[in-house]
Amino acid sequence: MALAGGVRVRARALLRAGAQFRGPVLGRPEPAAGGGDGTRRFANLRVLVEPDPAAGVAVMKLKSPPVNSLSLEFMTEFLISLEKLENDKAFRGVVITSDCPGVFSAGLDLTELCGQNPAHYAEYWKAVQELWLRLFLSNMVLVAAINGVCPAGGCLMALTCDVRVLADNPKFVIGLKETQLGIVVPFWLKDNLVNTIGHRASEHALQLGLLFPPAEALQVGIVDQVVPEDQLQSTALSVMARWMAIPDHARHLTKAMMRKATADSLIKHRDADIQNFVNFISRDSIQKTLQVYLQKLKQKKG
Ligand SMILES: CC/C=C\C/C=C\C/C=C\CCC/C=C/C(=O)SCCNC(=O)CCNC(=O)[C@H](O)C(C)(C)COP(=O)(O)OP(=O)(O)OC[C@H]1O[C@@H](n2cnc3c(N)ncnc32)[C@H](O)[C@@H]1OP(=O)(O)O
Repeated sequence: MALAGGVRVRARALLRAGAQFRGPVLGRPEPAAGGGDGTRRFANLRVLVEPDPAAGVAVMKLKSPPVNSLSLEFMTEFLISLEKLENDKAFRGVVITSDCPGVFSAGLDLTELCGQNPAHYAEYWKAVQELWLRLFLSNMVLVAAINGVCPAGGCLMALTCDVRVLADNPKFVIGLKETQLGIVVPFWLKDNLVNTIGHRASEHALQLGLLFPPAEALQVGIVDQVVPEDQLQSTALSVMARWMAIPDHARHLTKAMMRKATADSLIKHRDADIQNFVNFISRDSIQKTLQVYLQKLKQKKG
């Protein structure tokens, strides 16, 4: 699946601003520091990719401090890195994890949603849809190694993966807390959750805006495994090895068959979904709520 129009334009703009990339120009992997070990580690500003071509696996580390919020730049860079791996036949699986201590992702970047114009909100929401679609429909095996708090849009990313492994730390909660913020999740994210934990559990989780700590997350099925923090990466890689043992063609056709209807319902109503979002987020009352919420987040430290 290729990048959608707006996201592609932004990706090109990012690529044109090549100086921003600390690593090599995308598409031209460089040897890892120290070199000569056959690995092809690459990075843009906000995503670090550690490839292991011999295993057919790459680890993508989200590193957009402080909280890996889903800014337009972050989503664009993430999708560029993902596409690069998808276009390289050496890679069949990706482990997604965080490089920001204690936070997998804080979800939507609230500064993108505050005090901007409708065209910006439309572009932003299109990028969120694109992120979800690209991950949800990826041919590769995706394993989320969740090493931090994972609310809302962070949970959106994790839910697209084939497997979720959560580090056992009571602070590392996961879920869709949107109703607690006075907002409603989009229908496609609701469908993704229903496919994962079932209808009844989703009703409770969504209406109450539940954030599940590890034991409850495992019990409800929003994660597949909970492991000690120091075993997260090794567990994710061994889960991956099990999935990699399945012939790719059969596995990804099966994945597509299982996910097609859910993805299609967004693809068919993409523009209406964007319009809905723009109308909602542009309301004065929502803008006020957002400003108060952001202010509270900032004051937390003081
Ligand atoms: C109120 C929302 C209203 C409207 C949204 C509108 C429409 C959306 C409709 C549907 C979408 C559904 C799908 C997804 C929804 C979302 O993702 S909404 C975002 C929900 N996320 C959150 O509510 C998380 C908020 N953050 C936190 O709870 C905490 O930051 C944390 C637990 C993730 C981490 O805690 P700490 O490590 O203690 O870090 P700090 O709280 O000190 O934060 C550091 C720094 O980062 C800023 N920040 C935190 N989260 C965000 C964010 N989501 N976007 C932008 N910026 C964020 C925070 O303000 C601090 O900034 P500074 O003070 O350092 O400047």
